[in-house]
Amino acid sequence: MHDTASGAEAGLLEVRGLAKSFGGLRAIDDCTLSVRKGTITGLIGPNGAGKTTLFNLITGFFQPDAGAVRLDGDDITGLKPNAIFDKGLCRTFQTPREHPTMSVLENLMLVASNQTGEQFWNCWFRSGAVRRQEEEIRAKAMEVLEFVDLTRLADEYAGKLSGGQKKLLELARILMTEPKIVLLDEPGAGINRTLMKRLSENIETLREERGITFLLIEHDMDLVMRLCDPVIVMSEGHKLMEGPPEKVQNDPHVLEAYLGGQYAGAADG
Ligand SMILES: Nc1ncnc2c1ncn2[C@@H]1O[C@H](COP(=O)(O)OP(=O)(O)OP(=O)(O)O)[C@@H](O)[C@H]1O
Repeated sequence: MHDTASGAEAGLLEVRGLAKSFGGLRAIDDCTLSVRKGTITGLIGPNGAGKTTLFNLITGFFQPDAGAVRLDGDDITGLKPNAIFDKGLCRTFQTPREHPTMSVLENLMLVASNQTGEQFWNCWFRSGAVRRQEEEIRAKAMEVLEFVDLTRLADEYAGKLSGGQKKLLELARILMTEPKIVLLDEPGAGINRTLMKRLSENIETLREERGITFLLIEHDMDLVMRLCDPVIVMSEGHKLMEGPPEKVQNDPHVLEAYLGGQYAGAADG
């Protein structure tokens, strides 16, 4: 299969010949793909195609057996997750990872304080400069909460939020930094239509107004069709095809990959 994107310019994110096995299973197998700057690129494929493993490799949570990942021309292969995050490649997880016993606001402030290396939470003496910086971080956190419409929950324990609100909080935490590209792992899973609409509007606004690029894994085809262009289809650990959503949706090879996956799943189960 061929890449339908023009492909002439280098992508913001470039994956080349990536491989990762678990025991005898090749979860990622010679995977090459590219995410162009300023796009909301969808990553779809049947269960077990390797999408989450690919995210884990790109973001440094897994080490690849072979291949390379480049961000904006920089080789980031094998760097630790924090180093990759600091370079502007951020992610969310299928299951949100909030700090449940901290407030929503504190969850956001913690991201910024981790980045500046300040020990806000166990400082005995706070200089004026540190205090001013904390105030700036608080103001930024409130601005971000306003953007994702969680202001009224600023003082609520993060653990008490609904599944959908936790997804918005994950996005908010990322917005405390200056990301170049955001990887979203199933942002639509388990959230109601209203929150889903808000989340997709937020993603579009961030792309348009802040120039943030997105790569998102999603099983909800309505969301993919509405939000993503191009769409990359993964199957058996590598890219099967790439194209505009309507083309991908009607491609017989894509249908075959999904049906094949379902048959294999039925045989396993
Ligand atoms: N840590 C691991 N140890 C062993 N096998 C793993 C591990 N992580 C993933 N796998 C296997 O690698 C393959 C790819 O899994 P992965 O979760 O990346 O697929 P996926 O496309 O994200 O699937 P889904 O859509 O169901 O989330 C699967 O066969 C899975 O069982």
